[in-house]
Amino acid sequence: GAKWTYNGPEGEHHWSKHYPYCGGAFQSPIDIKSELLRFDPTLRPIEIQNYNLSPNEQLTLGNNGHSVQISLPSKMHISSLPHRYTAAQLHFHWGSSGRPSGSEHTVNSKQYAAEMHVVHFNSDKYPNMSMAVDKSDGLAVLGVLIEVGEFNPAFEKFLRFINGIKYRDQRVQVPGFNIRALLPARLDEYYRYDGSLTTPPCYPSVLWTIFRNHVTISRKQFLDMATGLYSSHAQESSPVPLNGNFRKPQLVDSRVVLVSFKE
Ligand SMILES: NS(=O)(=O)c1c(F)c(F)c(S(=O)(=O)CCO)c(N[C@H]2CCc3ccccc32)c1F
Ligand SMILES: [Zn+2]
Repeated sequence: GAKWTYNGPEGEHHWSKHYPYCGGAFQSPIDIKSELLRFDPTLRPIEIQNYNLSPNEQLTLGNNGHSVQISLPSKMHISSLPHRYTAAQLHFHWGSSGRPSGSEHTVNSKQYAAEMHVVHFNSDKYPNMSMAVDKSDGLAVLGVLIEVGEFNPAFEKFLRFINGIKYRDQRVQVPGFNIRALLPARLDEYYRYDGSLTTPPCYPSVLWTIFRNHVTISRKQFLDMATGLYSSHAQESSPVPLNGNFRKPQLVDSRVVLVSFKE
């Protein structure tokens, strides 16, 4: 599709010119405000399968110009939703060294340093991501809010390779590791709402699960991600830093945000 960016003439306020859904309803991210929340006792703890990958497995770590992503094997899936949602990839959104707040979802207007998304598609109904990506029950994304604080050894499993993907379309193979370790301890406390992809084409096809508890990475780990990457190709004369890759919060309209916890 047409190229898009997070700032400037192809920035988010212009996305809807080429991607009409971006100007539509049910958009993500949102500001998760206390007054929107409704406790739903039917929301079960998230159950994931095969997230603990062996180091003998190779994962592809790549810079796709919009984010750093890790491709995930299709044995990984969410088993606690009405359909099986099979993992496709995970990626991140972050701020910049000058502005260390770059999460997409905010909580009572608090923006976190970064956010991780683990993207899954409904493999009961669709054969792959491409067929699922524009269907209302197509995707389920697990969101993890990230703060700067304690060093996080799980993040180091891929961050130590990040200087191999400085430029757009660069990819490296990294040994598998326990993807569960990237998630917060409690998978039973989360926000749930119907939304969209947060990048073009912005299809309203995502069942969002944002965990209540954040994880931490060290300042150095944050800077590795926020200052080490470019959205331009290696051979381009003027490198374009890749940072601030987050969409602003969108209108909630009449949507309700469900929560799996009481207080
Ligand atoms: N925040 S988000 O979860 O909405 C989201 C992104 F923010 C994002 F950047 C990407 S991407 O693939 O890295 C680049 C643009 O598609 C995807 N990728 C998805 C969308 C389309 C697609 C197709 C195959 C595999 C992954 C994806 C994404 F789902
Ligand atoms: Zn994302």
